[in-house]
Amino acid sequence: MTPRISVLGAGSWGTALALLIARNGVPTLLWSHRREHAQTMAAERRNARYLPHAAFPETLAVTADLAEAVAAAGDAVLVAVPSHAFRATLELCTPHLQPEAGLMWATKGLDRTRGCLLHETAREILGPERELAVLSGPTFAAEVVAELPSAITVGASSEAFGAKIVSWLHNAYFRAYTTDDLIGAQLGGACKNVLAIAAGISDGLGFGANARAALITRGLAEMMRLSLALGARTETLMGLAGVGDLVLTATDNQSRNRRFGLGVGKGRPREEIHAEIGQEIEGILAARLIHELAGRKGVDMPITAQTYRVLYEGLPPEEAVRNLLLREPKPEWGC
Ligand SMILES: NC(=O)C1=CN([C@@H]2O[C@H](COP(=O)(O)OP(=O)(O)OC[C@H]3O[C@@H](n4cnc5c(N)ncnc54)[C@H](OP(=O)(O)O)[C@@H]3O)[C@@H](O)[C@H]2O)C=CC1
Ligand SMILES: O=C(CO)COP(=O)(O)O
Repeated sequence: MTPRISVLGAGSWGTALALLIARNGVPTLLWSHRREHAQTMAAERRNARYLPHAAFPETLAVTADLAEAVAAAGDAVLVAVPSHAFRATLELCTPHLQPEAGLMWATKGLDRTRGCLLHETAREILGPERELAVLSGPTFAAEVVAELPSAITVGASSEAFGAKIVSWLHNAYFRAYTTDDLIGAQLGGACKNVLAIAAGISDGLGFGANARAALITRGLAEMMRLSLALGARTETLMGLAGVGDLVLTATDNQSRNRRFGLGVGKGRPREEIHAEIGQEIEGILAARLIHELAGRKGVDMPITAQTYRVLYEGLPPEEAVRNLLLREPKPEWGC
């Protein structure tokens, strides 16, 4: 089997996407950075650590060799590592990429080193010609693997590349929409993780449904302010990658970011919450990077700022909420 697509990162989302594409009949190769994990997956034909109930189809192969995975991918490489590993993974990939292979990523976050968006990192490392695309939207891995209905936004550098990606992803339970707004698709996915932590904190403190709805709505307002300042379009943030993913992760306890916030709001030790979740919590790094980016761009993001202060400066969550509520009254829109 000659793989057409290689998925880099064998956590819950990389494995779920590899399964989706392979189940659609596209030969796919899944790379894990840990040799032992790759060997176990290859032997058991499933990813016991992250998605134990999903058997791998014949169209899905596994490797621990990054050069092999990248060189083998005739159509595209799909990066699904956490954002802190995105730049390093791309740098390792570059020498092995086939000339016509496009680069997709499903990572939600910013570049830890430069604080920039991931398409800027990809352009810097891969040059101006390479086809790029980001997958973003309300998609819990476990539900996609269980073949429950889901929809996603594909932000692609060209219509042709977007259409190819849709042909790999789309099926009766997974609907893929395209856009050329990579900035909006990425910022929706990065900002909502911070806002999901904030919503979790509010619920952990015992605040009610009113507070959660206010946080989601005003969180959307600040997500949109930042995104528009960086060149995104309103409709992207009003779509799956913005409001869709924000509602999903701020309200459902499958979200690791929300669960982390719940623990913080209840005053539990951070290490204990981390250990219990045992997976990536992207909103922690994103809270710092988005707070700094908003500062550089002069964009007001009060919920992100207070979440940053709770996570990085030891501000008690109750005080963060008071700070938000006691801000000067202002019109709902336009300031
Ligand atoms: N899970 C989901 O439902 C969704 C996740 N996402 C996004 O997908 C991205 C990946 O998250 P997700 O799969 O959920 O996270 P998980 O915590 O489930 O898995 C992360 C994976 O990345 C691996 N990893 C860690 N560091 C590196 C590295 N330096 N190089 C290569 N691999 C590394 C981990 O390996 P190890 O096992 O050794 O720790 C693990 O396999 C995140 O940006 C997330 O926001 C987007 C949509 C849905
Ligand atoms: O991005 C996700 C769903 O769209 C996953 O959210 P969490 O990382 O908060 O679990």
